[in-house]
Amino acid sequence: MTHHYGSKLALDKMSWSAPEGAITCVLGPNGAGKTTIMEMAEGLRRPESGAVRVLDTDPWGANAAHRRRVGVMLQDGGLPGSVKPLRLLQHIARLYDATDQFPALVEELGIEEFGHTAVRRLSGGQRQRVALAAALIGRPEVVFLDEPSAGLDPHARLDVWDLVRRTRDRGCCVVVTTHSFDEADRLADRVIIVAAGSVAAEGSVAEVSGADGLEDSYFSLTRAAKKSEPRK
Ligand SMILES: Nc1ncnc2c1ncn2[C@@H]1O[C@H](COP(=O)(O)OP(=O)(O)OP(=O)(O)O)[C@@H](O)[C@H]1O
Repeated sequence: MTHHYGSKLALDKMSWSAPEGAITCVLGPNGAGKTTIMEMAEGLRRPESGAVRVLDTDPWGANAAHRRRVGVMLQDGGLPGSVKPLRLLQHIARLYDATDQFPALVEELGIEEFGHTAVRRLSGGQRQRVALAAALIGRPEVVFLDEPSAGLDPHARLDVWDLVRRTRDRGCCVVVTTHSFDEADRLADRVIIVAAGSVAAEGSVAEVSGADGLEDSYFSLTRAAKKSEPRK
């Protein structure tokens, strides 16, 4: 896909795929195009040229039947501030006809302890957990998670990783954007490094890491892309 914002080239023929039953981690510097491409895959933004397919469907204008198969956790949560987490998750579970899954998710993510506090009064990490639960209700076949463990304490991060792995193990296609090498190393089956609107590397963690490790490989790939800027 290619996409401009005004004269700014945000995506420069970016192309990648994410298989089912695997966790694909997308890494890249600020401004590399990660959010733009996620929004396109979620059906929130339409590419200027090129095509995106999720479950063989163009997400732009996709119907309710498609959307219920896809879970989304946005970076800023996208949660209503005045609602209490348990009420919100109950509401979403009813929309998906999935009230049976709701107690397990609440327990796994430790939401009960702050379940009756309005979302706007929660800490960043607590909000992340509610947003993740909301994305996973309804057992989606594909989930897009934008920095799911950002701001979480170490225990909560492990719980989130376990839950993400279990989601993969039931066959889901999981796409995670992250700035954490640790997260990518521990979670990813596949890694995609994006830089300056293009894919700089794609493959298994071992393939992308090479002999130098993921962090070094990331720095050399993203530095090379930075040198070839400015782009129009
Ligand atoms: N609505 C917009 N209007 C103008 N420029 C935009 C807009 N959204 C994104 N951009 C620009 O497009 C480029 C890609 O942005 P994008 O948000 O996709 O990057 P990102 O990889 O998600 O960054 P981050 O890691 O900071 O979340 C950046 O240069 C950004 O400034």
